[in-house]
Amino acid sequence: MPLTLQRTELLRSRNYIAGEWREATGSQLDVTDPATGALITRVPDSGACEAREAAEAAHAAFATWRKVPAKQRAQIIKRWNDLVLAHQDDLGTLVSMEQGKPLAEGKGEIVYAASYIEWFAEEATRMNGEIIPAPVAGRRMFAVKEPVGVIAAITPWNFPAAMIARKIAPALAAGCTVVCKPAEDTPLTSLALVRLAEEAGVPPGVLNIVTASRENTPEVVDAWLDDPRVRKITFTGSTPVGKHLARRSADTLKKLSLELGGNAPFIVFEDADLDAAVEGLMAAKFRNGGQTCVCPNRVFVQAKVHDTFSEKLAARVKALKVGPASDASSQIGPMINARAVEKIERHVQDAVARGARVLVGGGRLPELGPRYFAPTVLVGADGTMACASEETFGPVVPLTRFDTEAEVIAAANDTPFGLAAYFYSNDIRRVWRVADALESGIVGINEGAIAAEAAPFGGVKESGYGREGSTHGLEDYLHTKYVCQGQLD
Ligand SMILES: NC(=O)C1=CN([C@@H]2O[C@H](COP(=O)(O)OP(=O)(O)OC[C@H]3O[C@@H](n4cnc5c(N)ncnc54)[C@H](O)[C@@H]3O)[C@@H](O)[C@H]2O)C=CC1
Ligand SMILES: O=C(O)[C@H](O)CS(=O)(=O)O
Repeated sequence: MPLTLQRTELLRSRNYIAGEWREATGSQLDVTDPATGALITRVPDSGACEAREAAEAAHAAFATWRKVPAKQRAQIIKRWNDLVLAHQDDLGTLVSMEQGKPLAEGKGEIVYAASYIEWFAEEATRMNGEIIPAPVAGRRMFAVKEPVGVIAAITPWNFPAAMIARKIAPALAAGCTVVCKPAEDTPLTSLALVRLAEEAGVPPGVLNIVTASRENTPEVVDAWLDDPRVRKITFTGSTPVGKHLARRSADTLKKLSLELGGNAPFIVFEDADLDAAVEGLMAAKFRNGGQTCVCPNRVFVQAKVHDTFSEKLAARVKALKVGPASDASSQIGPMINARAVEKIERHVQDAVARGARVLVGGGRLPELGPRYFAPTVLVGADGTMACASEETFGPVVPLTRFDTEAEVIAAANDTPFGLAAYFYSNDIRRVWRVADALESGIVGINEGAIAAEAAPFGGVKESGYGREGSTHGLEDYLHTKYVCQGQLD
């Protein structure tokens, strides 16, 4: 069944700057369906000019928006949340249309995105400061929370709704204003979300969105990086780009939130509930076809249970239905672009060339289209393989056998990344030893589905810094100002 919108005007093709939907002044960027390659629509392929106009609008709006009472900001954000949920079907269809994930996942992502919007509508009214007991007489001392200012949000293609929602919502809640640049592969969901924010009453200039091709994106973002009025960069994407943003923003010392790449280990100990571990791995690995930064990239199974586990897993992976989002029974969609499929194929071929064996899948599915890759299970994987050091970002599970706890902790931590880690064990002493030893920002214990708006989401090491969601997520958009009043005795 073709993917269509009820409210067709949510399919938008213009930038939104200073409260105006503006046509492209130059070239345009094709947005295509990854399942078929068909053109969906065209959006502006913007450059430094549009970027500067957006930054100017956000800077001008900040003086007023920061003074809007927190409760009023909260009410506007809550209205935005209600509109997003009221348009769940259309927004979910847009996600699946441009990103390719199965429709059920696309619609599910809208609920997930809205959970962040609702969360920060509530957090907006709890930006309490502190009254500090003065160490000397005659003084009053306060710690006051203030908005950082103009925020630049650069977002990835894998969760086109959730990633931008969990950046815009806390920014608006804190009293900041925003310029954002969505991923070139998936701009449409972001444009629709901004339209609904406008409808909810977000004033002109407070929220601005600019679309650009991969080639022109550096021109847009560098204009914000060099602009002293932009006070913070919040980015979700690859570690190389995250490092570029950190280096380039140093000249104006911007605040940074970087949610970058991962290389999550998934460890199954011999004392684990194997059926639960299989289900946990299926949930964590095959969500969005493996295109998430927290999906298990390396799977370690203790020798005694390796063969039983791999057989159980193989049966589940074999049963996965691959297909376009227009087929409601699809569970694994196409990969986002040709580059992604080439990387996945390279990882599988490299692993096999180094001794791994394909238990399930192992290659493309040309009969479905050029962007499809079969859900794959490899056995005999090891740390010498590309899939052990690089994020595959696809539906591939490389299984590595291990003997001892010490050995697997060392292997799990042997990576520059540290975003998520998972392990299954029913030994309570082992649970706390391993949870303490794993070098990651997120640890799932006997649980594969860890994402939630109430949780502080973020990494350590080269997976970045800053936290999104939870009460910590608002802090990244605030300064703490110390106010001291004397001569009061
Ligand atoms: N942490 C996460 O959730 C994500 C991690 N990734 C990782 O990144 C790899 C590559 O995926 P991509 O989509 O290519 O990620 P990417 O990091 O290249 O793109 C993410 C965002 O950064 C922008 N960007 C790209 N180059 C830029 C530059 N020079 N200056 C400013 N902005 C720039 C893109 O336009 C997009 O909006 C994936 O295979 C995965 O390993 C990708 C997406 C999400
Ligand atoms: O970037 C991602 O892959 C997401 O952060 C994963 S999650 O937060 O949606 O789990």
